[in-house]
Amino acid sequence: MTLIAARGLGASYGGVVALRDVDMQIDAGEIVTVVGPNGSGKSTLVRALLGVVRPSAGRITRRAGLRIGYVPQRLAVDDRMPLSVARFLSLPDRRGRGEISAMLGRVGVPGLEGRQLTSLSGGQFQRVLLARALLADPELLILDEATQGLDQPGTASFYELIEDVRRETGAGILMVSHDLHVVMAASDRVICLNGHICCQGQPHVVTAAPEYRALFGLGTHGTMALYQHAHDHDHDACDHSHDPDHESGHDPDHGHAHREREEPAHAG
Ligand SMILES: Nc1ncnc2c1ncn2[C@@H]1O[C@H](COP(=O)(O)OP(=O)(O)OP(=O)(O)O)[C@@H](O)[C@H]1O
Repeated sequence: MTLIAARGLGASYGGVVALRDVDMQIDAGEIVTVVGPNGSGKSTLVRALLGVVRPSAGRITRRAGLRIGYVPQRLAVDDRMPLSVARFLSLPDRRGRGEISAMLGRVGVPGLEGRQLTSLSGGQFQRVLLARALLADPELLILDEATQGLDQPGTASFYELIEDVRRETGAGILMVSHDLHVVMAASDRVICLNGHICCQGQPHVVTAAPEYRALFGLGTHGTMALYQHAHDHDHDACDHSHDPDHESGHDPDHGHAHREREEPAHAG
């Protein structure tokens, strides 16, 4: 079941084109991750899906009544303003103590209710943000670089938590991330963005794509270790053409792409 879809999506800020011709969708129960260099339009895509940025072209369709939970990259909290975790989790919708305690336990930070938001560690804070998003019982959970600032174990356990959420709720999950090797392990599908969609598909297909390698190089050992050269995957997921008519994936001409992926020697 498709939760949200973008077709021919474009977005601009004044004269700056941030996104063009983006086709993508997220289905219930899948984890999709957007990767791309700085300024490649990842946050713009998220904001467009959330309805905060108006598309300059194309359209976004959401399932009727879709409940979206959002975990931002960061949240500026004024440290002169006292705000407890419990109070924060009751904004904007009032939540009962029991519900709040249960949710904090679920995201792995039980007992933080009375703590000041500004006193939390980075990892605790991100989990509280996740708790807040989950309290809305989302069908689609969107996380924009939610593990920024977390150490490696913190990042890994955060992603494990996301996987649990998907399993327990069946929600669709869209993540933006720079943690390439974790992304590759944790995602069902990866969208590689650079103003437009360079390629998308299963992680091992995307990591083998020349467009991905051109953007991220070959030195991401964790990522490349996950590259499996096998013919068990769907070759139609990646666009290897720079023909602007075909830059959003699903290029019907796969002969060229197939050859390139069949030669892992190119990986060096
Ligand atoms: N509010 C804004 N006003 C003007 N230009 C903007 C605005 N927000 C983003 N941009 C521009 O749009 C482009 C895409 O930015 P965006 O933040 O979506 O990229 P990103 O991939 O999320 O980057 P990063 O990885 O650095 O967070 C960039 O060229 C950026 O400078």
